[in-house]
Amino acid sequence: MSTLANSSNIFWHECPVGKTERHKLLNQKGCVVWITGLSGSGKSTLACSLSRELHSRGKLSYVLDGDNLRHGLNKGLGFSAEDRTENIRRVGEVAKLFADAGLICIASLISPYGKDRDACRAMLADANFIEVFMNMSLSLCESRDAKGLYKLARAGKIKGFTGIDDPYEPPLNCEIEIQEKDGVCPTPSAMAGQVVSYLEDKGFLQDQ
Ligand SMILES: Nc1ncnc2c1ncn2[C@@H]1O[C@H](COP(=O)(O)OS(=O)(=O)O)[C@@H](OP(=O)(O)O)[C@H]1O
Ligand SMILES: Nc1ncnc2c1ncn2[C@@H]1O[C@H](COP(=O)(O)OP(=O)(O)O)[C@@H](O)[C@H]1O
Repeated sequence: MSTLANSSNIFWHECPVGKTERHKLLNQKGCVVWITGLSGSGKSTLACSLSRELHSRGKLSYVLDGDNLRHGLNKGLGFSAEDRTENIRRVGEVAKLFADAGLICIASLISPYGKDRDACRAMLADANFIEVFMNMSLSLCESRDAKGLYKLARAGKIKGFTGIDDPYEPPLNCEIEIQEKDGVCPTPSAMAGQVVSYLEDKGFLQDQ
């Protein structure tokens, strides 16, 4: 019998301490803030600024950053469509656990494919998945080139780089869009403020 067949003999074990109790303890509601956008669009900057702002308000959050997770949980995954799908799936599952724990989980990954993001959305109650689109032009992202990767991609030294020779599918159904105006991007604290306002309006920053 294969290992896969054995995996059907597993059962869900319910724990007596539930989500509502955790929410009460933390005075907040768990959710996933999923930040998607091109490399250099400001995903990590927003994630950190948002986490800092929430912390200063006494709210517990945790950042799952694509780049960082590729050093551990997702070590060994590359950038083929299949590997990106598996990367997003794993982070979606981890983010779901953090949200269930009562945290405001901030996931920042390029997550270029709509179907992969939608699969993560489907793991949670719809309202608990807040998709934030960093709607920055390729030219702005490329001009930043903080890690020199666009330069390498343009020179053909990195193949399959998102936005250059690999696709990015903009969200069709995002909750929040962060946009540049006339080539100018909002400050990190203004971007974080936009997300905090949304979380506040939707009642995530209190337990009921
Ligand atoms: N081919 C290619 N395409 C895109 N990005 C690349 C590539 N190779 C390396 N990098 C670096 O990996 C970071 C993106 O990792 P993610 O896990 O967020 O990517 S994905 O969601 O699986 O598409 C990305 O980080 P960010 O710049 O923070 O987005 C890059 O630093
Ligand atoms: N709102 C912003 N205003 C000014 N510079 C920014 C802003 N957001 C990001 N940056 C800068 O752009 C570069 C890329 O940002 P980063 O957050 O690393 O993007 P990503 O995580 O999407 O790759 C960094 O040097 C960062 O300091």
